[in-house]
Amino acid sequence: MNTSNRLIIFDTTLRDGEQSPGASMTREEKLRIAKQLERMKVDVIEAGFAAASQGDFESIRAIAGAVRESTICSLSRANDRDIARAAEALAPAERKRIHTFIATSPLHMQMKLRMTPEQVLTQAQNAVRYARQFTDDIEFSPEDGSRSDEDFLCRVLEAVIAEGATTINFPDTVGYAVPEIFGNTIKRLRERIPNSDKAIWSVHCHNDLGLAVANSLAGVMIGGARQIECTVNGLGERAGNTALEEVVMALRTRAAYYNLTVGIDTTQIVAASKMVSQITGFAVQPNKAVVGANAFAHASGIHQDGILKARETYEIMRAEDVGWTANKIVLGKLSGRNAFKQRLHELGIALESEAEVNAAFLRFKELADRKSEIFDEDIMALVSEEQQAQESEHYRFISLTQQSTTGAVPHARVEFLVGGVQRSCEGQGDGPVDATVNAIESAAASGAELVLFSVNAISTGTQSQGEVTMRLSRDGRIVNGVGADPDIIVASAKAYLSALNKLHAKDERIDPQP
Ligand SMILES: CC(=O)SCCNC(=O)CCNC(=O)[C@H](O)C(C)(C)COP(=O)(O)OP(=O)(O)OC[C@H]1O[C@@H](n2cnc3c(N)ncnc32)[C@H](O)[C@@H]1OP(=O)(O)O
Ligand SMILES: CC(C)C(=O)C(=O)O
Repeated sequence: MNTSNRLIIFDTTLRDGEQSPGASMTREEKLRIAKQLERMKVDVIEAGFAAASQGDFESIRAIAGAVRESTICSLSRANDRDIARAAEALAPAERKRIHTFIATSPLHMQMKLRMTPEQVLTQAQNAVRYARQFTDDIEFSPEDGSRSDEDFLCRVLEAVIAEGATTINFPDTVGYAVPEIFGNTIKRLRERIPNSDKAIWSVHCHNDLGLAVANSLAGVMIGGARQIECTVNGLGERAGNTALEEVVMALRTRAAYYNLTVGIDTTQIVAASKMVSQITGFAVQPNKAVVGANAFAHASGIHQDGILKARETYEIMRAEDVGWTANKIVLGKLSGRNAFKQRLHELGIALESEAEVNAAFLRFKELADRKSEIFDEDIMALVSEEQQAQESEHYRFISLTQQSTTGAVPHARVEFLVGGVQRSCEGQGDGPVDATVNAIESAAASGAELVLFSVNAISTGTQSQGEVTMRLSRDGRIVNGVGADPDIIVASAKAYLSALNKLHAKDERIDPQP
């Protein structure tokens, strides 16, 4: 099955990506990302781990009901309960895949699973056999594959293919692999396993040594894998996973060498990257390949001279091909609805209804009154704020007055709505943001701990909007709130209230009000 030159792109931003500490996403956020992945024409979306929580189950079910063009997948351990839960969550999907896994390395079997190799083999077979009752699209992963014994892998993988696994995913769970060894291991496994051609082989690499993309490509070129598992911005457990944008653009830019095709609409990459970054609060470093702000920027004279004469002198890809828009129309306070809608379209932002477009347009006009030029990042921030506001509006920012004078203790007064009732509160603190948060807490009394505070300028120049991420933790729950405004203290207040809204929404799900 590896003779085809079509490569399957399997995105696991919503599952492995969410395993990054602090990247937990709400159902609505996952749905927005899933729709963007569908627009980008990702072949398979791993939407979550249905047995992990009621919230994850509901997210997968919502995505399975809303996404039509991509296969929807849920991860499950190799046991009946997890598999049945995955099948139930995936039920509304047009195309569904159950991904079941069990560790095969001596270390994991002995120390973690406390099972003998024979027990693991039997459990893997049983899991695949059971999963086949629900769909004929079954993926199996031998977790910690790159540290597993090859003879044992041959036995397990041959057995699960015989039970009906249609994709064999070879994971480098701890990012230990190096390209040549990784690629050759997959090659040998495919040669040694008699029924290996009955499955599509896949790679799932982690970036602990910064080799995830290189290992994935070696798995494809040397090993003959035809599916790559990856995440937007390389989000994922520990140092992350193979970055979708990097692996896809490597295949495309060096097409003559790889001679493989992918179905991805690369012009949706930057929009996906910005959406994931905004929702998770994980900023993209400026020098990040493909999606970093500097990926197509040139500061030195010799380079600028070359670019002006012929772009190819210093650019191996075209910025437009990955979705960086060349701003031909400058949006500002005199722009109309049509130009605004066109820009939303270019940014891959599909608002559901005319009412949503109108609400976003109103916020755009408000912002344009305070800021002379509106950049794409501003629009993405305001649409994201609008969507967050619709998700839960228990707390809503109204206004802020803040005073800081050198040598004096900063003071803030914040007005906001709590369940529709206007509250006005004051606070002091070590700095203006601290004073603002203290003011809000004096009325909200959430008891949450602030575990991350980050500020990003979302466009260029001192008139840029500040985008603030506040991560709150309470009773083991972690949420991210994001707020944007040209005034970073206001952006901080909005981010804090947005995080409180998410905690409130989680409380409501557990203990709904009558
Ligand atoms: C490499 C990866 O990325 S794998 C995916 C990792 N992702 C996650 O773990 C996120 C979702 N996980 C969860 O929500 C929880 O861990 C759950 C719901 C799956 C399980 O929760 P709990 O029942 O409380 O178990 P807990 O997480 O403490 O321990 C895991 C158990 O599963 C067992 N287990 C681990 N992997 C597997 C597997 N692939 N198949 C079967 N059992 C497994 C462990 O041996 C352990 O069993 P034990 O309780 O008998 O010791
Ligand atoms: C479940 C498997 C594929 C995984 O995430 C890993 O091994 O890293």
